[in-house]
Amino acid sequence: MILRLSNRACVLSGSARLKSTLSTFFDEMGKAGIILKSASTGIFENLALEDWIHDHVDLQNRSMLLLWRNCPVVVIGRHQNPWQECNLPLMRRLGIPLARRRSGGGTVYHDFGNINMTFFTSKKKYDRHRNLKVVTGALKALRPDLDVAATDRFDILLNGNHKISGTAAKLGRTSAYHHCTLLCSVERSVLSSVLKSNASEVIKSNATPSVPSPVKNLLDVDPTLDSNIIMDAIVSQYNNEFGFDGPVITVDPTHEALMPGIQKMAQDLQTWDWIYGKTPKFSVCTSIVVNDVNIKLDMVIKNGTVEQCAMEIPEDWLPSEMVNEFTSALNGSRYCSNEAALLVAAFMRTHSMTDDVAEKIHRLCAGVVSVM
Ligand SMILES: Nc1ncnc2c1ncn2[C@@H]1O[C@H](COP(=O)(O)OC(=O)CCCC[C@@H]2CCSS2)[C@@H](O)[C@H]1O
Repeated sequence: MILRLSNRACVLSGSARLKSTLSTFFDEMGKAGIILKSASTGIFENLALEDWIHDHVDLQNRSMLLLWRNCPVVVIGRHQNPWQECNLPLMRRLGIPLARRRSGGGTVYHDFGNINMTFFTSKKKYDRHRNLKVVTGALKALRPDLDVAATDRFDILLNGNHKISGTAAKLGRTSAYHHCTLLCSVERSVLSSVLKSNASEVIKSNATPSVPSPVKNLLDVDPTLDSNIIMDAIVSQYNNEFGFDGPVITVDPTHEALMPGIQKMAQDLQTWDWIYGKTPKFSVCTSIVVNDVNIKLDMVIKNGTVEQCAMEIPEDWLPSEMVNEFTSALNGSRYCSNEAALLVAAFMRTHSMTDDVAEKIHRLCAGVVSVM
């Protein structure tokens, strides 16, 4: 199964004949500590790799570190509301996808200038302080003058005031993982603009809120660093801290034969029902001004779907019968701009109305869609 083994690195690849899955391969290796690097930059493949390892690898007698990077993406926590956390219309324009991870915590932006690390252990050995010590120790080993320290909430701060790393975790019955980011050279203007919600003021919910902080890239303070040097330093520090001596194994998370079931795991993470539908119930309460008329809009959204919708519209502006039909058409639909647009198009086709009324319905819809 090992295709290439050079010094301290090896690559697991699909073209080799497989005798075992990744978990039995690790059992045969017999190492207490294993370091993996993902060959993918796709968020859904990488989150699926985490899930697969968590569910299938024996972590009772072994610890693992997975290093990975992604193309631009916004990653929300398990119990968050994406409409409250990020600017979805802007992300659609920029072609930046949204992912929901299985761990809790807040929303972060990833691109190739951000390193992710996942520390897998048994639940007993789960120790976020020690893992973050690996990261700060690696940075200090590279540049002794860097002022980097972990906080009580498991962020890592640079110079005591700028966040360079955020943490989240998933604790299973017997195994656990702690994953964290490290800002090396991300596009900071993109990070701040996509993490600014266009709808947070009109949403009420009990979803986990993010804790925004000023952020900095490590390369802004030391341009001689780069992500590969930093990843190498983290590998050495992990081996030193835990007394391991494993090579770095590159693994391709699309490799179904090596990790049976992993493709389904990646597909599940990409469904609308997981990304948006898992949002805790919330309400939207806003006013839209159309032709100087103030329209009050109230919606309750459950499982990402409009459960209740009410509009207060003056009778002389739009007949209440039309308003009722329009709001009932929205009921039961996904809280999603594409679906709302399709729904309005169908509504227009199936209801006869004057041009004036059609224009008003269009504007009403634009107002509703602007908060989606
Ligand atoms: N990439 C990255 N790294 C560090 N901090 C970030 C990043 N992106 C945004 N932020 C800042 O953190 C807050 C949110 O902080 P908050 O503390 O609310 O959330 C987190 O830190 C979650 C970290 C999740 C790590 C996982 C590891 C693998 S998949 S994602 C945000 O508003 C920004 O100010």
